[in-house]
Amino acid sequence: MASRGINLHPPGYHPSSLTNTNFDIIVVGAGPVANFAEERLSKAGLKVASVQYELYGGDCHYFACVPSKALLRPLEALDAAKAVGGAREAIGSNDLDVQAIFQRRDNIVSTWDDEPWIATVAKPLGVTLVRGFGRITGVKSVSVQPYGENERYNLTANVAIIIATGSTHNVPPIPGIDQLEAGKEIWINRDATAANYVPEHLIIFGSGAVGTEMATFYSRVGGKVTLITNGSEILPRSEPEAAAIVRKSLEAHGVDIKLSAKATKIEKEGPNKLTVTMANGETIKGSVILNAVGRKPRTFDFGLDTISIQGEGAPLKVDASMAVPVPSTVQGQSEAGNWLYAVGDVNAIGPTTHMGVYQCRIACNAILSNLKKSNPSAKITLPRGAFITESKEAVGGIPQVIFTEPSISAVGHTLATAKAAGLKVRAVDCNMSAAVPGAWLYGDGQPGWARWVVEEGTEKLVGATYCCVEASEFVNSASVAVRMGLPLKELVHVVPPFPTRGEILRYLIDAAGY
Ligand SMILES: Cc1cc2nc3c(=O)[nH]c(=O)nc-3n(C[C@H](O)[C@H](O)[C@H](O)COP(=O)(O)OP(=O)(O)OC[C@H]3O[C@@H](n4cnc5c(N)ncnc54)[C@H](O)[C@@H]3O)c2cc1C
Ligand SMILES: NC(=O)c1ccc[n+]([C@@H]2O[C@H](COP(=O)([O-])OP(=O)(O)OC[C@H]3O[C@@H](n4cnc5c(N)ncnc54)[C@H](O)[C@@H]3O)[C@@H](O)[C@H]2O)c1
Repeated sequence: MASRGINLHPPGYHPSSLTNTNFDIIVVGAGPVANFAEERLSKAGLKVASVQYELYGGDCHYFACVPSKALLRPLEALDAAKAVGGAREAIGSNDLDVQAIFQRRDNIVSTWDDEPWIATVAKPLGVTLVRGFGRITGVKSVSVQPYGENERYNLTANVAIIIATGSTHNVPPIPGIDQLEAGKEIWINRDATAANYVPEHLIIFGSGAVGTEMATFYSRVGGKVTLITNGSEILPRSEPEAAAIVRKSLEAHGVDIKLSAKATKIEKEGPNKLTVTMANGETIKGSVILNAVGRKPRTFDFGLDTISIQGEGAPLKVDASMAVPVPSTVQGQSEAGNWLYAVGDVNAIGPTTHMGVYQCRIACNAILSNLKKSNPSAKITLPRGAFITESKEAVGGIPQVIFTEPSISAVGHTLATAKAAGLKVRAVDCNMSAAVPGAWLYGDGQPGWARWVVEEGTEKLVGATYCCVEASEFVNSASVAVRMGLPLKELVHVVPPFPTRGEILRYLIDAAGY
């Protein structure tokens, strides 16, 4: 991150400054998921240490969810105003001010200074921040190695260790990729979300959430964008009809999308003069490549072998309480029971912030309940919901919003995943723009498509996808229905007010024949 002068390892919070190295809880990694644990467990009365290698707040806060949505929100706001006569005239022909967008994003991430976040989260909670790379060194013990130093400092936990080290980007094995200058010629999510300029021609590998969201932003602020994906459609985990709407919108904004494509070689003719050769012989000349082909958990060089856990670099396997089963051979009788937990991207179960936080709530409940059971006189305050110590598997896919234009929100099964899971289902589709008065009052020419996946026989809702402007606002009610296994005969009695876009529910009920 040198190109923007971002210091990932600011000074302070050095382990040598600790007067006591024994804590009740040690959380390794301090992203949004860990921050939740810090709050819940310290409020319950436990002494918590937070071991963080880079900026306190994690990738989500500085290089992923937060800055990417900060970049995308102005596009949505401008489009919303332009879709409404009266507001449209106030804007005239004015377009996005990209420098102002970058400035707003910089403010939102406190220009990558983590002191404000430390002052908001860690300090008021009394959490001890320890800056450095954490490794497991044995049962209930962690070493911390400050950045750029060799010495390791040992910390011990009385109750539990929570691993929340997140994930990092994959690198596709394309010849020539290692010759590119990191941060200037080859970007990862950190560069794309922290950039303060628009590349002349951005070539994106991968059309998942990162690739499509960044294609949306950079194409709208004056960049030429090519999106290369090995899939037959973009956004392979979404309903293909919704993905196709987003693809057409990207194409309408000038993005050149190569489906079922494979880059076989990258050559450099000079600084930021890159040529990508495709398997079909086509060549694409660009200035920057964004690598967005998925992520892997950060379990490398993590000391898991010290507790006989195999699979360095792989997702950590957890049980329903988010506990990592530690072989009984490594823990003495006195240490029997769960003490190691893994939450968030590091277990790869649902690599999004909200799923990580959900998992963390369960893990904290399990830690607190087990502690109270094993030591009834422990001076802790159990939250009311501490008895909820087991997570429930997502029905089909996890709830997620892809912040493209239009955006896609979804929960549960797609038609394809439901069929692959052996469910007998039918799709109920609705064209929102044509049907729902709330949609045409909201703005002119609003795209909108929705699908419910309904199980035949039980008539339960097992999946829902919405593709429209601000689709994010629709998914939560569908999440409740899918989670609770609500049948359509009950959903008939859920009445969305007129004239809201939320009335899509009523029109889907109609389309389902109810
Ligand atoms: C561009 C982009 C946009 C995204 N947008 C969204 C979105 O809109 N909504 C959403 O829900 N999800 C989004 N995600 C996914 C989301 O960022 C992750 O699911 C989330 O960050 C996971 O949180 P976490 O706390 O598990 O890990 P992280 O946020 O990755 O934090 C983990 C921290 O642990 C630290 N660490 C790692 N190893 C060690 C170690 N050994 N010792 C000490 N510290 C260590 C790292 O420095 C890191 O800061 C996005 C991802 C990307 C890449
Ligand atoms: N709004 C959100 O919730 C949000 C936003 C961004 C990222 N995320 C999360 O971050 C994670 C990473 O996202 P991502 O988009 O990097 O990964 P992803 O796994 O979602 O998508 C990767 C894409 O790369 C393609 N691909 C793989 N190898 C390729 C190759 N060699 N050449 C071309 N294409 C290739 C795949 O077909 C797929 O389209 C995901 O878990 C995602 O859910 C979430």
